[in-house]
Amino acid sequence: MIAVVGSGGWGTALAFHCAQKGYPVKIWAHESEVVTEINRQHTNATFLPGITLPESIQASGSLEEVLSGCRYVITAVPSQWLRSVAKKMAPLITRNHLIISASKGLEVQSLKTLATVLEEELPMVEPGAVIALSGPNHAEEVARRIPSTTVVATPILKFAEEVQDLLISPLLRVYTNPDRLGVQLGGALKNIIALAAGISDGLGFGDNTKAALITRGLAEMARLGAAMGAQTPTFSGLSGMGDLFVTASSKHSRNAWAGRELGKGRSLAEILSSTKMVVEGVTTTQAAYRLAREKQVEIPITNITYQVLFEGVPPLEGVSRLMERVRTHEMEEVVAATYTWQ
Ligand SMILES: NC(=O)C1=CN([C@@H]2O[C@H](COP(=O)(O)OP(=O)(O)OC[C@H]3O[C@@H](n4cnc5c(N)ncnc54)[C@H](O)[C@@H]3O)[C@@H](O)[C@H]2O)C=CC1
Ligand SMILES: O=C(CO)COP(=O)(O)O
Repeated sequence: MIAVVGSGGWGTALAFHCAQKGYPVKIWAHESEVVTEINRQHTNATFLPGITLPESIQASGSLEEVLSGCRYVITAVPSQWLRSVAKKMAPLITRNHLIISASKGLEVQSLKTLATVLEEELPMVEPGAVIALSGPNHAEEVARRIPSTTVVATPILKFAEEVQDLLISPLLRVYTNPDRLGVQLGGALKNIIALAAGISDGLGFGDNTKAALITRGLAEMARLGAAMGAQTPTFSGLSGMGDLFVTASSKHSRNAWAGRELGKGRSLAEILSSTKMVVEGVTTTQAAYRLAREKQVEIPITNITYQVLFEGVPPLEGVSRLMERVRTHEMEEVVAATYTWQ
């Protein structure tokens, strides 16, 4: 039995995937109308339109009902609500549970990663039993059974392999990675760069601009990640570059969409109130902006995105500020290895 906590697009797609693998699946929904729709119509039109779900998926608004009798709990609740939901899960969780954290973001108040939030609220689980799941995975495509890859991350190999075995299928190739922090930061920080890429598209700029944002964006994601203790190579992997590429370039991305709308001149408040879906990059921008100041790391694209989102800087002015920054070298490592010898 697998429990999925959160029935937005991603929780629903993961429930679909697990049910296709033949597991009994229960899913918790925040909205009672979503519970009724999944149980009666086998659809979730608000958060995953166009998909018919296997009838074996049972939805409930009761965490007691959903969590009883399962070893695996997949959490897919938006980042800023995760702690409050985890607090309600706590009395129902034991040392035997494995928690698979599928959300992407940072808790803006504490600046903590979501696996840390879960560990704090669910201290009864074994060390390493909160496993991050992250990768280039639009829910719409996983639920359409389009071949995809993802990463499960925990330093405890036996848990990583157990969850890899649980989720792997001919349509979802699952890799393991011990760098849980790096995998989570890739999944969180790429949303900021996807917002910036969307802004660029909304302003009518082209492929050159987007390639620049993706490449320099990855550099600053890795820089902040390294300062926080993540492994730099993780950012070149599926949960880093892979997810950044898919989010910045996909028609499915809510972050890229929100960026495009900003670039076209709509206000952030207007954009966010026009959707029930979560645009995680907005709060992640706030968190990353503060983290980088604390760690004294340069993250220019994130800083400008912050200014556009929260300080009223017009998107076009934001692009000028990026282009007119003080000139610099592309790669400090290469510079250290070469220019110093001349
Ligand atoms: N949609 C996708 O393709 C993917 C999403 N993710 C991540 O999964 C997480 C969940 O996102 P989605 O499933 O896309 O959600 P969504 O954007 O489809 O739906 C929003 C979700 O927020 C829930 N919600 C609203 N108010 C709430 C509250 N007060 N307490 C608890 N939940 C509340 C709604 O019930 C709904 O499930 C996010 O962190 C997202 O970044 C990760 C991979 C893929
Ligand atoms: O994380 C995702 C794809 O891997 C989903 O991105 P969006 O939240 O921008 O839709």
